[in-house]
Amino acid sequence: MRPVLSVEETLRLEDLIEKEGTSKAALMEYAGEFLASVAMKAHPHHAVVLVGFGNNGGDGWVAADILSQKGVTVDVVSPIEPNEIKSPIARHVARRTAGRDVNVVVGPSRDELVEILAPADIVVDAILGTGFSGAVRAPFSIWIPTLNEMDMMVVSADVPSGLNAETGEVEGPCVQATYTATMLAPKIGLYSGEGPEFAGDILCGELYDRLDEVIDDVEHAADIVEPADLIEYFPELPAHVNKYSRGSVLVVAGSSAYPGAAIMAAKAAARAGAGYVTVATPDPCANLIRMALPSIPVVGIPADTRGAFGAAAGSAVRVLAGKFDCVLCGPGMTTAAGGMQVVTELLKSDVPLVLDADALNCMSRLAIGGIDTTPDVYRREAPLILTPHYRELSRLVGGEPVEDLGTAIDAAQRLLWAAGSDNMVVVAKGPRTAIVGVERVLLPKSGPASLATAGSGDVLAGIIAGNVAVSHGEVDRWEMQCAYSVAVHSFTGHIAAAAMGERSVIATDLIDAIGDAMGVVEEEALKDAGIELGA
Ligand SMILES: NC(=O)C1=CN([C@@H]2O[C@H](COP(=O)(O)OP(=O)(O)OC[C@H]3O[C@@H](n4cnc5c(N)ncnc54)[C@H](OP(=O)(O)O)[C@@H]3O)[C@@H](O)[C@H]2O)[C@@H](O)CC1
Ligand SMILES: Nc1ncnc2c1ncn2[C@@H]1O[C@H](COP(=O)(O)OP(=O)(O)O)[C@@H](O)[C@H]1O
Ligand SMILES: [K+]
Repeated sequence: MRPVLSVEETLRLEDLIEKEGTSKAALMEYAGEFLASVAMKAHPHHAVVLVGFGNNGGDGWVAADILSQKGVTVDVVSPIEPNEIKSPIARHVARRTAGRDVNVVVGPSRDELVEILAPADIVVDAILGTGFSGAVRAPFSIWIPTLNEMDMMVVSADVPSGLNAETGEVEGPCVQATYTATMLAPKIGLYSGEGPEFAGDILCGELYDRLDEVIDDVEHAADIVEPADLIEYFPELPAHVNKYSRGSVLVVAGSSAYPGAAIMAAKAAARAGAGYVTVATPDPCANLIRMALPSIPVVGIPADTRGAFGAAAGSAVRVLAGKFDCVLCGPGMTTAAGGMQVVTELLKSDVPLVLDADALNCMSRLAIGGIDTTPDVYRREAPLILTPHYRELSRLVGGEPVEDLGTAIDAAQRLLWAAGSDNMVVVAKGPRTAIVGVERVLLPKSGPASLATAGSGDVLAGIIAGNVAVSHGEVDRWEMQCAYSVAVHSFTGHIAAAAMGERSVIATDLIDAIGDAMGVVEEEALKDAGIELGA
């Protein structure tokens, strides 16, 4: 697991490290060394280092000095003279570097900057870091577009300049980095909002040799799930299993309008490894689903006049639910009155429950006014996994905007805290999906944009339900099992894109790739853990 920090958490960590005897000035030296080492990977002959007014600039001044000592021709471009820099530690390293073998240019015009950049084979961007917010002001508002237009190899210090390290927002120009050399721990803004578009490859410099001992003394905005972390979470398939002991899933889904959602979710649960999957669906679409899924039993449930769950559906579904290891409810169900009753009844049951799609929309209707006014809606003894995309999540918290990873994590945490339940997990789905539990936020591997296709969420919900059923109710493992499921779903996106072309992927392609995707996740995990396949 690799921690990701907010700006405040980073500042707290710096203070802690200082208390342990390593000053911020020393950290700046290490940050500069790391930055130079990343730049050196490109074997440059000529580097331009763009520095700002603050400590991010300080990192750049140190890197410039080190690069020149390694024989690289270095130009440092600064908005002010080293003596005028306000931060004492940045001023110190700037004056030191300026007295050495680098060429310092202060306040160039746009044309002069173009001339300075043109002969360089790498640019170090140390203009703005965690102290930046808002829209970039002059002269950087001129420097940054000039740099981006020249399409050069760029290493950004800590974060690309112009990116808000906390939110991932970009309000004006922002450096398009090839690499981001981030210090101590990646900042959450690199993964949120527009962060992924600007950061390039993210490399982290630990800077402090006892980082492992102190990093858990500050909170983590999130933890990146690395391949080896998943090693204990592969669904097992011992020789003595039978179809029931492999895990059973009831998929409560579909309507005459949306039978496909039930088909995809059920098939995905079976492909993910559940031994016995059953669909409970409104009577009028039961036959169609039976024809599409010959290997899966389909139970017809009383319907309303529009082919959605009817008035008697709630009690019928609840009786059925007790027989399964996991119930997935929601895909294609609509939010008609019968569906609302189904959700209400399932919440009262003691079976692990995954709520997706329309079941979540039913939840937001049940908790009118948002979670704060009716937190009891979410309270239940048995575990609850919610899988909302941003719009569904926004509805669940009463309409507050959810637009990026940061706001999604905040909204998911509000749901958890208001519900006050320690057996709830929110899988906040988006371009970067976060798994938000009571004690931690996990960032599993993210998939390609080809996952943004109708029905893709139904497939993920099926994969999650399949894995929950196979795990037989070990609640403390569920967050990681959701992380495993999201990783599998991400790889289905890659595999399907390779087979069909990234623009042509449809949700049913993802289902066919689940088996191979589980194989890839396992292979990567073993490789990351240093375990040789076949050994
Ligand atoms: N974390 C760590 O352990 C370590 C951190 N270190 C490094 O320190 C960095 C943080 O340094 P920092 O706090 O000095 O802030 P930084 O990013 O240089 O920006 C401040 C400057 O930006 C300016 N500015 C602000 N908004 C602006 C705007 N809209 N448009 C234009 N300008 C704007 C602001 O101007 P002011 O508002 O004061 O006029 C001020 O001058 C961090 O990212 C990392 O690289 C390492 O050295 C050591 C280990
Ligand atoms: N741009 C993207 N990059 C990667 N994954 C994405 C992107 N957009 C959406 N996804 C993923 O695709 C899935 C879409 O789910 P959802 O919106 O519920 O689809 P549906 O309701 O049509 O089934 C989620 O798992 C989400 O994380
Ligand atoms: K920067």
